[in-house]
Amino acid sequence: MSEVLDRPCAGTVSAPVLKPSRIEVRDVSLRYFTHAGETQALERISLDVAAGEFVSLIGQSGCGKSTLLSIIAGILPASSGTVHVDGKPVNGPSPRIGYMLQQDYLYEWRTILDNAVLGAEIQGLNLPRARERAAHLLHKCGMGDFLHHYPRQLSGGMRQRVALARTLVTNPDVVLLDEPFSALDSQTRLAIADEVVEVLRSEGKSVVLVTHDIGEAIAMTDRVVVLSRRPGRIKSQHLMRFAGHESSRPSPFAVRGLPEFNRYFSTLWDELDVHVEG
Ligand SMILES: Nc1ncnc2c1ncn2[C@@H]1O[C@H](COP(=O)(O)OP(=O)(O)OP(=O)(O)O)[C@@H](O)[C@H]1O
Repeated sequence: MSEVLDRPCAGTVSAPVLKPSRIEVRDVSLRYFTHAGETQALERISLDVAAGEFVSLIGQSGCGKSTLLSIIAGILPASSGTVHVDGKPVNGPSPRIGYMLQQDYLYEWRTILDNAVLGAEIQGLNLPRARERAAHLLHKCGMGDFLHHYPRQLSGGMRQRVALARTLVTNPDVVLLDEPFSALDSQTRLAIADEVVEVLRSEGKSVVLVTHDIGEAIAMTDRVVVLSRRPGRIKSQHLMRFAGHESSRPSPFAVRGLPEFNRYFSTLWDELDVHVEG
């Protein structure tokens, strides 16, 4: 297994630290073939994510963020290149990898607890133990009072909390989040970001978050990876470091009040090179 060299970048000045790598993406390219022709979505992406590290992927619409996440998830085979998790090749969906999307895909006829346990049920895990873990996760996600409610009785933010518990019920080492909050209003987004980060950090997960929201990337993750326009290549990577918070990371909400937040925001905005048509 290779290692992630946590080297200073984007103006940070810490000494390099070697951390074991959990996700290893090597030279991944992807071409879509449709009746309309060929689309080179990704070109030679290499990326490492350490155990317990939170990484975000940002880039302009259509640059291949979701494509890359689907390849890491084992849902979409790369045209070339490899993905390994904990040294084992990813050749298809795996219980080691949890995947959470913008839509919660809760079953309306199942209770919250029955929804949260679904992944474990599909994988044929020990059901009483899975129900215990699902209930524990739902409590952690602030949904302890709603175990026997139905999805229609919940707000959008509550539904996403249930979706998170369902993603974690099989105890994956890697959690992939594809714009999980984009359907929520901005206040709920801020509140849920704190809770989600706390749950995922306490569970020691390695996380890759796809988002369009630069602030969310800075606030929630340790490293922001910027993809170029299509075909997506890694344009730059930025470690999020906050003076006076070297030993433990402040909550996403607190990060937004720190002086570095605005600095990182303007660096990343420039990197994205967004042109608004006028
Ligand atoms: N199933 C598919 N068949 C053909 N082309 C596809 C398919 N899925 C995505 N693409 C194309 O591949 C490119 C990358 O798409 P992808 O959805 O990964 O980008 P993205 O960065 O996640 O976009 P967004 O930010 O808008 O969600 C786009 O040009 C898209 O049109």
